[in-house]
Amino acid sequence: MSTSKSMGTPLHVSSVFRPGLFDDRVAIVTGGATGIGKGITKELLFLGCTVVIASRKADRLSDGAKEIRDWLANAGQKATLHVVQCNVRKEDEVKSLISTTVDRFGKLDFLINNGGGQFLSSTADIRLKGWNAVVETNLTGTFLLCREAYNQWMKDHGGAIVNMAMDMWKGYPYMGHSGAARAGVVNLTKTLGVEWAQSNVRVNAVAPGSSIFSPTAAANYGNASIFDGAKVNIPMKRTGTVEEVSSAVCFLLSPGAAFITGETIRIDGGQSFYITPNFRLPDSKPTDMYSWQSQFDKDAPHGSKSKL
Ligand SMILES: CCCCCCCCC/C=C/C(=O)SCCNC(=O)CCNC(=O)[C@H](O)C(C)(C)COP(=O)(O)OP(=O)(O)OC[C@H]1O[C@@H](n2cnc3c(N)ncnc32)[C@H](O)[C@@H]1OP(=O)(O)O
Ligand SMILES: NC(=O)C1=CN([C@@H]2O[C@H](COP(=O)(O)OP(=O)(O)OC[C@H]3O[C@@H](n4cnc5c(N)ncnc54)[C@H](OP(=O)(O)O)[C@@H]3O)[C@@H](O)[C@H]2O)C=CC1
Repeated sequence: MSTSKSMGTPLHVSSVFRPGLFDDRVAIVTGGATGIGKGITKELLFLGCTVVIASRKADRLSDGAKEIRDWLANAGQKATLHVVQCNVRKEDEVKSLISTTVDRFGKLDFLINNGGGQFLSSTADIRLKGWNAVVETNLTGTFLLCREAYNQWMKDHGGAIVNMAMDMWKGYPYMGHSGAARAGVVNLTKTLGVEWAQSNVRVNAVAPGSSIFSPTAAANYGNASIFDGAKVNIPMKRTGTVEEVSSAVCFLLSPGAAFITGETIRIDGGQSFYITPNFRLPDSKPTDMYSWQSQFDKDAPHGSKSKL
């Protein structure tokens, strides 16, 4: 479906899902004012959902909310979009985000733990403060939000949660902190999928490749072309779009995924099945090879080489 403004550039508004799919539903999207989270927020709103976006920076939230409302108005729809400032690393702020949402909208059907990130660094150079900042943002924040959404609402009413992982399946050079945290998220997703199934709460995750461009994501690395650099490692030979992440999230939230829980969907053009993301080792001599002979020669006292 597409609509156009009476004046100016036509705006294409679309979803592969049916209009009204999420009517009367209420969702929280962390990091919902930028990048992937903004894409998810737009699609949820377009499908009739009420959405609360939450992150640290008030200016980002208000700018993002204005853009999203204008975008939806151009599609002829009114957005029920609410903004809450919340740092997912702060337990009291997370508790308050969930209670505010339930108080204001009377329920909480969906939680999308999208907010997060990291900085690039060799693991040897990461200071404890930086390690803790990344693990608290991506793993502990996800835990806190899941726990509060469950205890305050979903335990008694059901719901669906989607967490955010990354392409850390083979380890992630220069992202050791985030790779470890996201691997934790994937494991937590499986555990919660099992523990909360009896409450009719489904918990799944998406794992985008190192490839989803947005101006905010690129700015974090000071290099707008950093995502283009990933193409060589992607069998589909292109970067991904925020819409490609959003449609997977909407599917996981939808009744069509009613029998799916604990799962992580990769959205990476095959990258994770190919080679290690965005990282080439420098040329170096081959490492020492092990054989019984070489080991014996190495361990033997000088002058007593074996003749096996
Ligand atoms: C190979 C090619 C692959 C190419 C890879 C290409 C992309 C791969 C795919 C992934 C893409 C994405 O995730 S895109 C999403 C990008 N968006 C984001 O990352 C946004 C959110 N990120 C952040 O806010 C930050 O990165 C994060 C560290 C998590 C939180 O920052 P805060 O300032 O709030 O944290 P604080 O509590 O103040 O602590 C900050 C400490 O972290 C450390 N720190 C922070 N930035 C640092 C930096 N640039 N370099 C070193 N250290 C840093 C320092 O120790 C800081 O302490 P001091 O020393 O005291 O200052
Ligand atoms: N782009 C990509 O290729 C990939 C992205 N991802 C992950 O997807 C998610 C979205 O990233 P993307 O949209 O690309 O990048 P962005 O930088 O645009 O989004 C990150 C969002 O997270 C929010 N955020 C960061 N820290 C916190 C916090 N402590 N509390 C609350 N909100 C926070 C930010 O808002 P604010 O600054 O206002 O707090 C921002 O809206 C992130 O978790 C990212 O790591 C994973 C794999 C690949």
